[in-house]
Amino acid sequence: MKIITDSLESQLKQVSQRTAGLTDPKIEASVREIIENVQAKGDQALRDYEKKFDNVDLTSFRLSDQELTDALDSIDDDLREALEVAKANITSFHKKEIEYGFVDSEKPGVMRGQKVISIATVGLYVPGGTAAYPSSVLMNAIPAKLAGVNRLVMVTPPQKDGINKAVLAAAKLAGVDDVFQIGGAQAIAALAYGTESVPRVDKIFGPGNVFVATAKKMVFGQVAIDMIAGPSEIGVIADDSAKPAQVAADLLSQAEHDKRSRPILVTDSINLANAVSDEVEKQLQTLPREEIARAAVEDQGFIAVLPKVDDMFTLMNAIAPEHLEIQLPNPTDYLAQIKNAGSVFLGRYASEPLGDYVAGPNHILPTSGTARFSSPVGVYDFVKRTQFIQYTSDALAKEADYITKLARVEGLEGHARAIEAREEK
Ligand SMILES: NC(=O)c1ccc[n+]([C@@H]2O[C@H](COP(=O)([O-])OP(=O)(O)OC[C@H]3O[C@@H](n4cnc5c(N)ncnc54)[C@H](O)[C@@H]3O)[C@@H](O)[C@H]2O)c1
Ligand SMILES: N[C@H](CO)Cc1c[nH]c[nH+]1
Ligand SMILES: [Zn+2]
Repeated sequence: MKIITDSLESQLKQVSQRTAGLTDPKIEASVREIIENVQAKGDQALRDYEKKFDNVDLTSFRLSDQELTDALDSIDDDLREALEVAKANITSFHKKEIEYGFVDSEKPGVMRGQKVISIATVGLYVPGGTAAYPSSVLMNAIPAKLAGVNRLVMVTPPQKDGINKAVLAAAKLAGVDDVFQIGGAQAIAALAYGTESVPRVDKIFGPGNVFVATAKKMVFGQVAIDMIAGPSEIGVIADDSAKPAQVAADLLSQAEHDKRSRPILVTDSINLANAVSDEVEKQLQTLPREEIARAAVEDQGFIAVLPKVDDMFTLMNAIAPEHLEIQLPNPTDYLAQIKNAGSVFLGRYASEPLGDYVAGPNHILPTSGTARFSSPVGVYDFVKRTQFIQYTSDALAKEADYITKLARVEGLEGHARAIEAREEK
């Protein structure tokens, strides 16, 4: 792994030069055409695209409830138990995120408040192929259900030998209402505009390839979207007290997701840097997804050596990694120094995959530096808020002059008159 010993200033400059671009005019043009065709021709366009891109002839898109039940019954007991444990922990964590709104009636004659309303219909994209993660189905569906979403519609590309059973089992366990076998940009268009078979949703969640991500960007406005998820990232801050084999294993756990994943170690110890670099090479040689992980390590990965602890945090905050492990003695002491990270893993035993599967906090997290301004997926993403106001005649009379004053300053006589129409004569 590349070891960088440059000054903090030079490393910060390198961070700010990295960009996470997602624009390819050719892909944009073909995605635009797919969206327009789905809008115009509905189910027929979905059938045509599924034949073209996935080589599957579909007569219907929706899986029956029996097919989901059969999938759940078909998985082995150990997998069922693991999914159940994950579900219980995700549920107990996300219950704490539920918002109830508030009523404020502190001022006489005035009632004001905020009401939290669940989004009615939500779409969930689950990628096809090897990136079909049952754990991600739980991470989206459980907060949606806790938020009170009425209808949760999952879409996933059809597969020649059937859709991944564990994904369908997770969907059933988490209470997904409908599963449609459609993928790519056409699935996103169907969710955004609706077709004869697929209901139009209010918000679309879930990762996917560049066609899916581009389509999500294009339908934003017609519907809401969760985020544009980039490749997985892990940042580790560690000193000499960390075990090189554990640090290397954690870096590789995210490197194996994608050739563009970013494994990063920041340390104050050149000894640890060298030992981790050696360990990464050793462990890569026996990793089944070696090719993917090696590309990520070699192209995106690096080890930064900075002598001061404060500088290590300054650099990591600038990187704003999706996952951040603190492998220093007394790791909780450093929570206050962390400004930008999707999810933080404190101490030796909080290895990143713990959070991917069973700890309970969400594993759908901001990537590509967006932890500077966004948060993990949570119950709050499946709700919206509205406000309410009620005044008595006396309470309005007390503030009427302020309203008419402000209205007339803004040149809005109609506003002022609406208030004056309430004056008791
Ligand atoms: N960030 C995360 O949490 C996370 C998690 C899982 C997966 N992912 C990402 O999801 C992606 C999965 O990609 P995938 O391709 O395996 O599955 P996918 O479901 O995203 O895309 C498959 C679909 O792409 C469409 N498609 C394929 N070629 C096309 C073409 N030439 N023109 C138009 N459409 C075309 C097809 O309709 C196909 O069904 C990966 O990039 C992976 O990194 C990210
Ligand atoms: N680490 C991924 C998010 O970056 C989530 C995941 C799913 N399965 C395993 N890992
Ligand atoms: Zn992972």
